[in-house]
Amino acid sequence: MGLILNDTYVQFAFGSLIILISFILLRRGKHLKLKEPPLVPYKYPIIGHTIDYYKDNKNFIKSCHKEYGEIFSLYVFGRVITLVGKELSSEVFRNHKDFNFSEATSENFPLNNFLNRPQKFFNMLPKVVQVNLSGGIKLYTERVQRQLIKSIDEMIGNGKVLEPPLKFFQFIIAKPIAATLVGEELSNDKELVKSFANAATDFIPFLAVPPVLSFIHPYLHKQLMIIMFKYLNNPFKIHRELIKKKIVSVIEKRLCEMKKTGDNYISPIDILQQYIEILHKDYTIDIDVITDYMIITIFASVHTTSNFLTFCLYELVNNPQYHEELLEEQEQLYKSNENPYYSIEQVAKLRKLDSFIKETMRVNANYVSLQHKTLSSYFTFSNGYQVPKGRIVYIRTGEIHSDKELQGQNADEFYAFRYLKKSSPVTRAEKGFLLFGLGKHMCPGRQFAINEIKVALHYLLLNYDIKKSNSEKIKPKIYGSFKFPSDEGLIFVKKECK
Ligand code: HEM
Repeated sequence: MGLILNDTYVQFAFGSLIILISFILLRRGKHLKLKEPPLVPYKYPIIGHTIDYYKDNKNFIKSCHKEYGEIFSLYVFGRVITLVGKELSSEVFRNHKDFNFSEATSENFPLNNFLNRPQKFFNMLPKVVQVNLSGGIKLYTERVQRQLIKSIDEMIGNGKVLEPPLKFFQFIIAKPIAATLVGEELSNDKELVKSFANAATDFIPFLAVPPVLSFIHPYLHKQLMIIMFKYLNNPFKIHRELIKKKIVSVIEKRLCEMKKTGDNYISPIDILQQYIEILHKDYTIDIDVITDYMIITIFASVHTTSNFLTFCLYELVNNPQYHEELLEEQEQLYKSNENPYYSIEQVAKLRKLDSFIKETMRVNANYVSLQHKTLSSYFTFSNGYQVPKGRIVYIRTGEIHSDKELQGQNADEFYAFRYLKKSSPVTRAEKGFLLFGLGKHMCPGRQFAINEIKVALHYLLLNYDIKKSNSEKIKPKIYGSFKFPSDEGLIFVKKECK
């Protein structure tokens, strides 16, 4: 009886709490009278546009755009979201004090809460990546090639069917990233590289929980994720502990050397050393803080890079008409090289490969992405429409990436050398290519990522005939507005030794 009573009380208290929170949150933002973008009408209260948005995102968004124009709002999973296209997207990127990407991302993926850190914990990362990783790319070029060759050899060797390929490419990409982040010695530790490869994807079960509570209020779903993360058995915690255990002795040894040798200390070249130098006080450091910086750097780098390397290989087997020309470019570089590894300038000469990667990214971008949270009390777009504080504004990336005015008449086709004549490398900031965002917060790791993808494709093209098992085009997996590489196997046949 006591138990039933307790249960009833708990349910009552929880229910009241939900109503109270929803009431408070719904009331907020109702004080301002704004000229909001048109809210597309919907049939079912509470559910709003959720089903249409997830069932056939591409066509649903297309039809809304056709009917309501450049800016409109939808009601999805309990909240109003606003979507902009090619005319207004640059206003979102340009006004970085009014809109913020990481604040919006943390609503669906609260990594800061998972790690128990304030949101501003992440502020240091972009500069470290910009200055030390992309800025210092020359220092890492040789190391990345050495480790990539080793990991390709380990994972594919004399030939193999990779199924699903992404799992293999996560490992292939994780090893050179580990060599760059924590040094080459640690990148030989298979256990550590495994954690680098899997730390981000092991979050997927948490992200895949249907956000049913969001129908009451998105805040409740976020809290549920945080509670699940904290109290459920969670592989991510195992990766974090392992990474911490592996780097702690290296950090202690380096701090001891730094103290002993003072100005004569020769700093090892890796990102771990940068974090040590920024964070240590009198040669002591909070190991948990540096572990979490390492974790967020891994999160930003490994999955994104391996995902697009996988997309590139699917586009390669889907478009065999480009094989010969691409291979020719790789062979030319290979034959002209007198050193064991290429310089960054030599890699930059792979212009056909660069264009191929950019085209792959163009056609495989999510339909809707780059969510930005409105930070100011409201924002007025140049066409007069206004959005209130807290509103998440999304960019219709797919539409921009297939816009005929921006991409040319054959925008619906895969044309590998689209960017060759335009002299428009994949890392360049431009309105019609948003894979890395735009403006102040544009991805600072893009030079590093593209260099790694390019070098990986170069070695794969030189050493393997890459095929698919049937003649059908392999399509990406689509969930709502997101595109993921297919799971279909790719066949790697080792070429005769040169
Ligand atoms: C193909 C691989 C990658 C893709 C597609 C990608 C994409 C993106 C995108 C779309 C953003 C948001 C930009 C915006 O707010 O406008 C971003 C931000 C960021 N990326 Fe990347 N990224 C990749 C690789 C990397 C790598 C290798 C690193 C290195 C650690 C990295 C570090 C970061 C950081 C630190 C930010 C936050 C920038 C800021 O808030 O100022 N990314 N990335």
